[in-house]
Amino acid sequence: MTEAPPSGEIAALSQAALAAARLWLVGGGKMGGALLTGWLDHGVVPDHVTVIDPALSEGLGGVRAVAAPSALAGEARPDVLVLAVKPQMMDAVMPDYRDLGGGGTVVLSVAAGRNIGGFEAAFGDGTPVVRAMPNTPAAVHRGMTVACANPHVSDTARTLCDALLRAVGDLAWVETESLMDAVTAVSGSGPAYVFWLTECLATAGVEAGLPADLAARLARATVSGAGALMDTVEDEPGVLRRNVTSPGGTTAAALEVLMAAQDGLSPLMTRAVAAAATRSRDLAG
Ligand SMILES: NC(=O)C1=CN([C@@H]2O[C@H](COP(=O)(O)OP(=O)(O)OC[C@H]3O[C@@H](n4cnc5c(N)ncnc54)[C@H](O)[C@@H]3O)[C@@H](O)[C@H]2O)C=CC1
Ligand SMILES: O=C(O)[C@@H]1CCC=N1
Repeated sequence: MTEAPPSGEIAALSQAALAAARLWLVGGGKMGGALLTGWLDHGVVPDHVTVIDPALSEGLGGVRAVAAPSALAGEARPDVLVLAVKPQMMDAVMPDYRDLGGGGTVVLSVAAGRNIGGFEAAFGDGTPVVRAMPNTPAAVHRGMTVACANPHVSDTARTLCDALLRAVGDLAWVETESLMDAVTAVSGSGPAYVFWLTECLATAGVEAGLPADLAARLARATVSGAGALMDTVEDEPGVLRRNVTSPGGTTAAALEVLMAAQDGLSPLMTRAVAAAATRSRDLAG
């Protein structure tokens, strides 16, 4: 095993990789757009990026957009082909990019469910593939991404993908691809659960007698404030929860409901995450 370079050196390598990277982004929707914002903020050169999306006619974030890959005929192949279309679109989209397979271009997918074997089959033997699962807080550089690479991804390609994904937040690599379904269910979809919690808290506030606008404001500020606290201090979430919970007080009364063994939040969350993971496996195609 070679000795790892010092962290400053890694940062310099990443920065150089981002500045040199040539990217095609297929799908400039919510996730693709969030990734693009992060990349441009972290040193990717706008002229080095092309977005391919039939819904975009005027470019995206100062980057050129084309409706279809036919507009790119004769152009140099990108270092990374980022696939950010809906999983159900993937089979229709991949054949248009088949020529980029076989090496030289890394296929980086953020699609839920779609597995590495499917990309290898579509792009051909030897194609470097990274399957990643980001989440929408990437739009404000607070994303959590988990990624898994096939053996054809070189160290250089991995450094570039690492830098691209880290540009929008935190990143973890896993070696076991089957973990990606549970990852998708926890962090990929997870922001939606938190937003729903916020909506439910506001509704409950109205039921408890608050005006709707005040209830919505309290719920939003409470969830984002709790998130910021969790992010700032080192205490585990359980410690932070206990810090709010006075013995015999109001929080304890609420937690007794939320922690009920049969119909409390924990079994409900377990079922929700299991449903999302099952759906991720179903989307494999
Ligand atoms: N939204 C989220 O929270 C997350 C989404 N993802 C994944 O990201 C992918 C995209 O999801 P969203 O951005 O939410 O969807 P979206 O609907 O916002 O974006 C998809 C984009 O693909 C474009 N598109 C459709 N057909 C195309 C084609 N033939 N060629 C190029 N572009 C085409 C659409 O015009 C649209 O702009 C999905 O595979 C999803 O699983 C992953 C993590 C989180
Ligand atoms: O709902 C979905 O399928 C995508 C993947 C994770 C978040 N959104």
